Parts: sequence; structure tokens; C-alpha cells
Amino acid sequence: MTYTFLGPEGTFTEAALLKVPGARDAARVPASNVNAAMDAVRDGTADAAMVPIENSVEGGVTATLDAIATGPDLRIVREEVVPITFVLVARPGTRITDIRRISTHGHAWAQCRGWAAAHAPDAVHLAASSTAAGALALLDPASRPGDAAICAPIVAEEHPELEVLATDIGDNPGAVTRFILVARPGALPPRTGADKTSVAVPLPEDRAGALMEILEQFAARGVNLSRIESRPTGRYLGHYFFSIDVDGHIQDARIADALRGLHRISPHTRFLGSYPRADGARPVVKDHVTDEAFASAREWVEGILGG
Ligand SMILES: O=C(O)C(=O)C[C@]1(C(=O)O)C=C[C@@H](O)C=C1
Repeated sequence: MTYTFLGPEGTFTEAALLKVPGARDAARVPASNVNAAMDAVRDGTADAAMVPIENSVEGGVTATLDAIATGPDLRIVREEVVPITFVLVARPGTRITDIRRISTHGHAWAQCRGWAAAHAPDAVHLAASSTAAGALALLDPASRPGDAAICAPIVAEEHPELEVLATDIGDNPGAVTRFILVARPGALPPRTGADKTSVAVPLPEDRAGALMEILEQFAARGVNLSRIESRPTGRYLGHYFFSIDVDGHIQDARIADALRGLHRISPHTRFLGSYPRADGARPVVKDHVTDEAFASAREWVEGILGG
């Protein structure tokens, strides 16, 4: 098994990958961005990719939402949630008051904006492809690095050449990021009873009430949505798809039935996977939407049709 992940070593994404049973002993190849990680899975260079999808403060990771909704099909097979704490690192001798450019990933900057405004008000954000990439660039003068970087504590532990100027600089204690493990389509992860299903649903064009019709497919079957966000398809201004997570597995009759309804409304709906929830929470399933209730309803209609 070969895994890829948003690298280099020391990213929060690597921490998420290391939570996957067996990943510590498997081949792990860092990718320089989310698209490269997904493409490595598509072309067979890697079997699975760990990528960030959502942060509790800054929201969706748009590169991931878009990359999985377009191009050759990929499937989410697992999710991991990682607590996020940040440190500020710099080359030894740097004083916080001298810092003018802080290099880090956009999602990390968004989570430390308040701290930066209070402690390094003259500093601007220098975008890096990941937190670890921003920190390691400080050790490579050829890369025109910033004066300091925001990264995970592990990067400072692994690189004593970097000095830690401040710890716990995130504005929201308790921040977490959710990561997904994606693979090529294959056997579905088995239903556990505490699962999620993800879909990308293009909004039918010029159809009044289309979003309501999509949401009704879930509401009518007692299916809870745990996330919904719209993304532009990139085709033209005003054309969107909805990225949706719901509680349940496609092997649950109520989810399969809701997906059939979605396909009727939006035929290019993309199934992105059914996989176990990281928190193990089981949904409350009302009596009229259990597998048994769907089977009994089907038999009733078949009985009538059969005469
Ligand atoms: O740069 C990293 O270390 C990542 O794993 C990416 C990422 C993200 O995309 O949100 C992950 C967690 C943190 O919230 C900041 C950055």
C-alpha cells in the first residue's frame, strides 16, 4: 500500500494519515498540493491520498472540494479529525517585533489572524502550500522565505534549527480539521451504523425550487445533513454544485432511496463515498425510514402489481 498526502513531512495532513491503521509502516509519499495528491491516486502512483477537507474555523478546503467533484471518479473511504495547535517559528535570533512576513498555509493564517494582529501587527501573510512547507522554507534562503512561519509543533520538534517564538497562537482553542482518505472506486467500506455519505450535486439550471427539491430528498427520508456548501462549477458565473455530507451509508435503504431521488433531479450527481464517521456517532433512525420499513413498502407495491 502506498499513501500520498499534502506534504512535506510535518503537516497536519501527515498527522491525520498516521492515525490510519497500518499507515505508519506503509510507504508514504508527500505531495506538494491537494491536486497532485489526488492525481497520484488517479494515475495509480499511490493507492490512497490523505487531504484536508474542512476546518472548524475557516471552513471548507476549496481545492479538495473541487478536485474530488471533477475529473476521474475518486471515493472517500475514511475520515480523520485532528486537533489543530500552532507555533510561530523563525531562524534563531529573530525577534517578534522584527517580523514583517509570516509564511504559512491560508487556512492556518486565518486561524491565527487575531494573534498576529495583536503581537506582530506589521506582519503580512506570505502564502505557502502547507504549514510545514512554509516553515521549512525558512531553512532554505534560496526560496526567498518570510521572516517567520506558522506551523504544527511537530515541525519545530523535528527541526531544532528553528526557534519557537510563540506557542498556542491559534485564535480558537479547540480548533479541529477534518481530513479525508480518497482512493480509486472499488469495494465500499462496509456499513458500520455510524457512517457518512458524501455527494456532489450540480444544481439544475433555471429551475425554480431546485435546491428545495434536492433537500426534500433527504428530509422526506429522515436523513440528517452534516455539511452543505455551494461551489462554483467554473463553467460560468452563477452555475454551482452543492457538496453535501449526510448521516448514513448507501447500503441504508433511506440513503439509497434519497440518492435515487437526487439522480432524477440532477442526473450528474456524483457519489463521493460512504465511510465510517470519525466520531462514531450513530444517527437516530425514525421507524418509517428503517430498512425494514422500506422493504415492507416495496413488498406491498409489488404485491399489488403482481395481482
Ligand atoms: O498545511 C498543513 O499542515 C495542512 O495539513 C493543511 C491545513 C488545511 O488545509 O487546512 C490543515 C490543517 C490546518 O488547519 C492548516 C492547514
